[in-house]
Parts: sequence; C-alpha cells; structure tokens
Amino acid sequence: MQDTVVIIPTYNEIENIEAIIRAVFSESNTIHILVVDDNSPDLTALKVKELQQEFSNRLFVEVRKEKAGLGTAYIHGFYWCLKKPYQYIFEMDADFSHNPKDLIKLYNACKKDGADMAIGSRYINNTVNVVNWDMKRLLMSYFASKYVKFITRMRIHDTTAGFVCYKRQVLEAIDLSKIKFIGYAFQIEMKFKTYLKNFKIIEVPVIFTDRSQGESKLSSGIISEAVFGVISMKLKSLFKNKKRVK
Ligand SMILES: Nc1nc2c(ncn2[C@@H]2O[C@H](COP(=O)(O)OP(=O)(O)O[C@H]3O[C@H](CO)[C@@H](O)[C@H](O)[C@@H]3O)[C@@H](O)[C@H]2O)c(=O)[nH]1
Repeated sequence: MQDTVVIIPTYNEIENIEAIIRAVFSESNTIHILVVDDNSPDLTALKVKELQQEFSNRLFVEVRKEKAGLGTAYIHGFYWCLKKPYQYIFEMDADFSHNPKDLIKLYNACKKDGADMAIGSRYINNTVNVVNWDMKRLLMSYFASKYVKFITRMRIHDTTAGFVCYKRQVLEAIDLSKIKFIGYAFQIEMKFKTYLKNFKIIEVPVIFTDRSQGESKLSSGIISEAVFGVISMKLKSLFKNKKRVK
C-alpha cells in the first residue's frame, strides 16, 4: 500500500497499541502510521515512542495536551498528513474492532474501483456484521445509522463507521476548520461533507469486533451531540443551498 498512512487516535490504549501497530505493519512494508494521542495517563504515547526506534520513518506520533475528542484528534491528524505527500489516508481504531487485514480492501476500493472515500461498513447488504456488542449498543448503533440516513438522505448504510479510507483530494476539498463535531458524530459529518461534494463513496463490507482489551470512550455527551447535531447539520445544509439558489 504505497503512499498510505493510517491515523490511529488513542486515549488509554496501552493494552492494544503495540499489537495494533505490529498488525498494521505486517499487512504492508510501505504503509505508515500516525498515532494521535491525548496525553493518555496510561502512557500509550511513550510506548509508541519506544516502537519508533524499531519502525523509524514509518511510525509517527502526535501528542496533544489533554483528551479533546475523537473528531478533533482526526482533524489534527488530517492536517499533519496533508503536509506530506500521502495519497490514501485511513481512519482506524486502536482496539482491533477494525481488522487490519481489511485495510487492503478499502485501499483497493479507492485505488482500483475509483472510490474517493471507502467505508468499512457493518450494515451493508441487509446484514449486521458486529461481533461481541451487547444488544443495547448494537441497537443504538444500528438505529443511529438508520436515523442519520433518514435525516440526511445519504445513501450510506453505516454512517457512523470509523474505518475509512480517504483519497487525499477529499480532505483537501473539505474545509476542515469548519468541522463542528468533536465526538463520534464527527464520523457522520465527514461522510455528509464528502457526500455533498459529490465524491464517489463505496461501502466495503467488514466485520466489526468489539474490543477485548481496554474500554470504549462512548459517553452520553457523545450520543446527544450526534442526535441533535445531525438535525442542525442537515438544516444548515438546506439553508446554504437555498441561499445559493436565490
Ligand atoms: N486521541 C483521542 N482518541 C480517542 C478519543 N476518544 C476515543 N479515542 C480513540 O478512538 C478510537 C475509538 O474509540 P472507542 O471508544 O473504542 O470507540 P467505540 O465505542 O468502539 O466506537 C466505535 O463505534 C463508533 C460508532 O459506530 C464509531 O464512530 C467509532 O469510530 C468506533 O468505531 C480508539 O482508538 C480510542 O482510543 C479522544 O478523545 N482522543
């Protein structure tokens, strides 16, 4: 996977970080990784710095002052990546819920099938490819995706997916300074902006397996940001369109 970087946001992922870095590198000799860590108290970033001695020139880490949300961690990572000549930029969780073996599928969707954005999708083809989530979390995620699809009218099944490959042009075309959401709703906003700009989006079926190590950082604040934010995001886009037509 040439010209490719995987951004991995981390907050307290000490149990996972070394294994996920090794697993990603074992999929390709050319791929790079950028970890964006929020000064994790469990010293995740220190572990990455140790591993940099083994993977010099391929493994990078940006450490922010404090926990500031998944969305802003990715934005920080995107700006960093756009300063380098990467053509394919991934989002991926640290906890193995996204299988590193699927990286190549998303890459090929962009490189060979012409996608500008490839989404590792759990809810495509009328199936639910999620392993080990309890029923409450599963229903919440599934219906969140349906809700977002209904409000935004995007033809995407897994609108909250966090396993994504972007072609560089997409991130260059979106005004990243205007991305509003700081939590997981960021995933919805990025897909919506990509969709509004008429980029080609392909969903690639993947199996999402809940983490076996560490804890999810999902909170009630993150959920309400998504529920109310999606409506305001859609209204703003309608208003903007109306102004353009006038
Ligand atoms: N730097 C940073 N990283 C964070 C933060 N919050 C979460 N992360 C990192 O972001 C990744 C995903 O966080 P989890 O907390 O493990 O997510 P999840 O509950 O399994 O949620 C999954 O489902 C969501 C809804 O479908 C997805 O939106 C999300 O990306 C993920 O795939 C992990 O690598 C975690 O360390 C933060 O504030 N800062």
